[in-house]
Amino acid sequence: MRLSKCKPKSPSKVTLRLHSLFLDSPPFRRRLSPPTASPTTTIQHPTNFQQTLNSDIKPPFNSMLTRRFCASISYLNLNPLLLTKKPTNPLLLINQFPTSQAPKSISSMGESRRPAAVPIPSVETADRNELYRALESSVGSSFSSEPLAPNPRPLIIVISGPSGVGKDCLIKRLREVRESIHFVVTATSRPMRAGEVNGKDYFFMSKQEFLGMVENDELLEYALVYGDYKGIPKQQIRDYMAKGYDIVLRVDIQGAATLRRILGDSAVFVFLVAESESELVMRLIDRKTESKEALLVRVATAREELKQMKNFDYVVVNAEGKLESCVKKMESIIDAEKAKVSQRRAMV
Ligand SMILES: Nc1ncnc2c1ncn2[C@@H]1O[C@H](COP(=O)(O)OP(=O)(O)OP(=O)(O)O)[C@@H](O)[C@H]1O
Repeated sequence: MRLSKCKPKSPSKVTLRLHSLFLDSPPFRRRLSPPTASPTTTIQHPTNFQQTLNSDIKPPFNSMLTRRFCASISYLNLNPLLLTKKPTNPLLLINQFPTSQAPKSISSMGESRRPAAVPIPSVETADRNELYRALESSVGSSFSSEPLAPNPRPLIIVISGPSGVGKDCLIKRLREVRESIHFVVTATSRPMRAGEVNGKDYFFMSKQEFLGMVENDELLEYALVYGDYKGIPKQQIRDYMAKGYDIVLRVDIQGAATLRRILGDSAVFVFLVAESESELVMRLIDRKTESKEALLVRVATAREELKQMKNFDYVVVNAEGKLESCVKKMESIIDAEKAKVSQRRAMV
């Protein structure tokens, strides 16, 4: 009968103990034993008995419950039961014995009902393959060669940091050492400069075309920078993620804040810093790309930007002359992210 038809003495909760399990269909008529432990589970009564067993009884028993089997089960606060499941019937059928006849455990069932146990050979003397097969037959199913770890998902990595800290240098090197990275080419309404290549440095377009992309929601994020629009095309990210690439986005601190609002925790946010403020200023001076006014703006802005570090997932130091170790740190972050049990699921 079904569990719902049983009459437990306890009004609502029933504790079950699984003593041992049998495959009950020839040619597999054998005992799956010995159990490593006697799993016990408490269920509400009446309840979906199979669901409770499948979720509460731990491997190796739970995988066996999908097969046709007999199990010796006792209600700790009721009376012992014999369980049978037919492969075509999703419901577990429970035969309730009168208490006087009920088996307390498998040992109290007649010897004639007990299928032959599979002997596991001695680990000292047995052949490796023999032992493997015996273990396989004892747990009741073949050992799978499928990978145990899930396939890592492509990442979206947002790299940001104060001006002159070395973002471009880091990304350039990272792309050299790691082929599976796609650096997103930004769309811009700025006119192309001499030496620049369309599709490599930027996707150059008119203001009208750019605003058309905004209208059609084709940009993940965009900003007006010194009178020119710059934005991140969504389709490019989708295309490369579909091919398994990790996506690297290089944005200023404000852009990172916007992306955090859009992507939340689905992307990895890395804050790049120099080892000290004075080193950062020296690096900007040495680059010789800024006027003295622009230099002043950049160093003042950098001070403010450093306060935003707390909104990032990782901070990476790009110390003077140590670009390689900075690249290695970035690689470690990517590797660690890919080894996470619960991986980020970036969607754009
Ligand atoms: N580890 C390092 N040691 C010494 N110099 C470095 C290091 N990393 C980068 N640089 C130098 O610092 C300068 C700034 O680097 P880069 O242009 O990559 O910075 P950035 O963060 O992209 O700047 P911006 O945001 O202004 O574009 C460059 O001259 C670069 O060669």
